[in-house]
Amino acid sequence: MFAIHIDKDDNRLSDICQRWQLLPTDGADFALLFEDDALTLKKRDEPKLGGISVDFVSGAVAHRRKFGGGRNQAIAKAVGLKAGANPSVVDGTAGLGRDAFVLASLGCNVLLIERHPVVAALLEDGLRRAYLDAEIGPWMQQRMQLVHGSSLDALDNLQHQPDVVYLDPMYPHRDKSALVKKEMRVFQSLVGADTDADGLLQPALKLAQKRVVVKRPDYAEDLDGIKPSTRIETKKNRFDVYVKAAMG
Ligand SMILES: C[S@@+](CC[C@H](N)C(=O)[O-])C[C@H]1O[C@@H](n2cnc3c(N)ncnc32)[C@H](O)[C@@H]1O
Repeated sequence: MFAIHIDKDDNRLSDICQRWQLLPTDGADFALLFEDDALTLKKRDEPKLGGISVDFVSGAVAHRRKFGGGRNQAIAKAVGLKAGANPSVVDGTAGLGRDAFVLASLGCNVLLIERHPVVAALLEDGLRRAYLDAEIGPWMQQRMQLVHGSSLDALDNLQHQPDVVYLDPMYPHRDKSALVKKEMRVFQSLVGADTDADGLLQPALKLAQKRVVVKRPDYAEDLDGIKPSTRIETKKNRFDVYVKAAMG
């Protein structure tokens, strides 16, 4: 069980601990609290880093939805979005759901799989608020669903085969200080490096009907040492695309 500091008088937080099997612990490294109805994570020994919550309705991801370049974005090309083609996606490393949200806002149905209970709790809370929003709620309810579990097992046990499996495991960061945004530092210290990520490629390749897309920092080696069919480069990242079949 993951230890978390909460205000035990707040029933919403006690319920969240029960639901996600978190262990309420005074003085734990991380705290969960509600800020403006948003479940928020804080690193207690670094209060200046600010909190993390998932907000699809306003803020950075909402801005990107409106002004972020739509289907011309590298991630959209990598996944194979074309006029009239909205591939179904399993995001096997959901994190804070940002990439999944970009794809869903462009029309894809996305199943998000996240194994870390605190990240899953933040994500579910972000989805809860987004589902209630008058503008994005209706299509969010249809297109974004969360599953809690490890993709190392879940990819083998899914009932449906998506067109695309998308993977963005946490890569050990070279730069610990200035360049990593404050918010990302809290997230990284919670989740750590996903050192077992190589094991995701084969189940992903088995499950996807059309392709597997792996997001990597530009300096990272190929996932599981396997060379992709093609790469789409951005400023700091690249999308490695393993093609199984044409998008059609
Ligand atoms: C770099 S983050 C993903 C960020 C995400 N693409 C976004 O846009 O917000 C990686 C996430 O994958 C999760 N993860 C890593 N391995 C996993 C696995 N085998 N099953 C499920 N989740 C996993 C980690 O807990 C972490 O939250």
